[in-house]
Amino acid sequence: MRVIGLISGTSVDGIDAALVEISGSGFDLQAELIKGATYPYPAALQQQILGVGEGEAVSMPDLADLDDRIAAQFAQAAIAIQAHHPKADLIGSHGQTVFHRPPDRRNGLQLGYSMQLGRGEAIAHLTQIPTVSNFRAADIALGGQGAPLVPPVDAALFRHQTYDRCVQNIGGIGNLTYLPAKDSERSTKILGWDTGPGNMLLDLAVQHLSNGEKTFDDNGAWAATGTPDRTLVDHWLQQAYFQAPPPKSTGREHFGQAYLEQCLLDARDLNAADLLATLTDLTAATIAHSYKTFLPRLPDQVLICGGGSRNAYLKQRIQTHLSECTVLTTDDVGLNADFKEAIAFAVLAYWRHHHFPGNLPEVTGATRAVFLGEIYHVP
Ligand SMILES: Nc1ncnc2c1ncn2[C@@H]1O[C@H](COP(=O)(O)OP(=O)(O)OP(=O)(O)O)[C@@H](O)[C@H]1O
Ligand SMILES: CC(=O)N[C@H]1[C@@H]2OC[C@@H](O2)[C@@H](O)[C@@H]1O[C@H](C)C(=O)O
Repeated sequence: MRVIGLISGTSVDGIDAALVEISGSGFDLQAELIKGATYPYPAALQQQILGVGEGEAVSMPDLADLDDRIAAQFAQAAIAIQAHHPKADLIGSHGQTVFHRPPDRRNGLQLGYSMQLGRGEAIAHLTQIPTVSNFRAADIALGGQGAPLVPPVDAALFRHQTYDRCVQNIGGIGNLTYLPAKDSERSTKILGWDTGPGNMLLDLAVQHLSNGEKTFDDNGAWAATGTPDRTLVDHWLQQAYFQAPPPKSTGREHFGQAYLEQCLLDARDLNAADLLATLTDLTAATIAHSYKTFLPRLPDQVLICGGGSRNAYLKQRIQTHLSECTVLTTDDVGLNADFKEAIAFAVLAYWRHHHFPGNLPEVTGATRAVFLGEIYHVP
C-alpha cells in the first residue's frame, strides 16, 4: 500500500512529507521510503504558528482560518510528494502541534489536551485521498499522554536481534524509544518518553544571539567554538521535568521562549559561544540523564534521528555523556534520519486502516491499546 506520511514538528521548520510503500501487518512490516521532502511554511504562517505555540491569544475565527491554512499547506505537500508517482492510497497526517498539556492528576486534570492543526477532512477534500489525522486524541481519552506515538513504529523498524537499542529523536523536543534486543533474556519491555528540549532552545538562542540573522546552529559549528558550563548544566538537570519518572511528554509550553529567558539570566556571565555550547550540552545531558535514571540498563547502540542528527557538536556531546554506548544515526542502519517521523505517521495510518492499535500503553500511560486517528474518506 502506498501511504503518504506528513508532519510538522515542534521546530515549525516546515512540513516533512514521506511517500512510503508499506506491506506486512502489525509489527511485522516493511516500510520503504520512495521519496522524502520538506516543504517550508511561508514565513508569515510560520511566525503565526510560533506565536500561537508560545501562548499568544487568538480569536476563534482566526483559529479556524489558521487551521485551514495549515491544512492547505499539508495538502499541497501531499500533492507535491506524489507528483510523477501513482496516486497514493492513504495519507497519515500528524498536523501541527500548537498546544500540548499532558494529564496532571495531582492538580485535578484527569485528561491531557493536545491540539494539532490542519484538519484531516480538509486534507482529504483537497487531495482526494483518504486521510487519517488527530492521532493523539484516542490515547489521551484513555488517560494517556498522547505522546510520544512513534515508539511502536520504532519497534517495528529498528528492533535488533542481539543489540539493545535506543532510537533518539532530536527535533524541537527530544524523545527516545528503548528497544531491548529480541533475544534478551532480561526485560523485553519497550519504553519511551520525551527527554526534554531537543533543538528548540538552540534555535531560539541562535536567533537571539544573531539578531535574527540565523535560525539554527548549522552542524553545531558556533557551539563547537565554545565550552559548556558543566556547573550550570548540572544545576538545570535538577529541574522537575528531568527528575520526573515517565510517562512524560512536553513541548514549547515548557521549553520555549520563557524557558530560554530564564537560561539567559542564569548564564548571563557566559559569552555567546559558551552559552550555545552550554545549551547544546544541556540537550545531550538530559538525554544521558534520562537513560541512566529511567532505563533498566544502557543500550548498546543509540540511533539518532531528526534535525539534531545533523549537528555534529551535539552528537559528540551525547557520545561524551554516553561513553558506554555507540552513538550512530538511523541513516547508519538504513533509515533516513530526516524523514523517520513522517514515515512513522504513514505507518500509523496504515495500522489504523488495518485496525491495528497504534499506541503503547506502557509508553503513554493510557489504560489500554487503542486505534489511533480518525479516518476521513474522500468527500
Ligand atoms: N544541519 C543542521 N545542523 C544543526 N541543526 C540542524 C541541522 N538541520 C536541522 N537542524 C535542527 O533540526 C531542527 C529541525 O528538526 P526536526 O525537523 O527533526 O524537528 P521537528 O520535527 O520540528 O521537531 P519534533 O520532533 O520535536 O516534533 C531545526 O530547527 C534545527 O535546529
Ligand atoms: C505533542 C507533540 O506534538 N509532541 C511531539 C514533540 O516532538 C517530539 C516529541 O515532542 C514527541 O513527543 C512528539 O512527536 C513525535 C512525533 C511522537 O509523538 O512520537
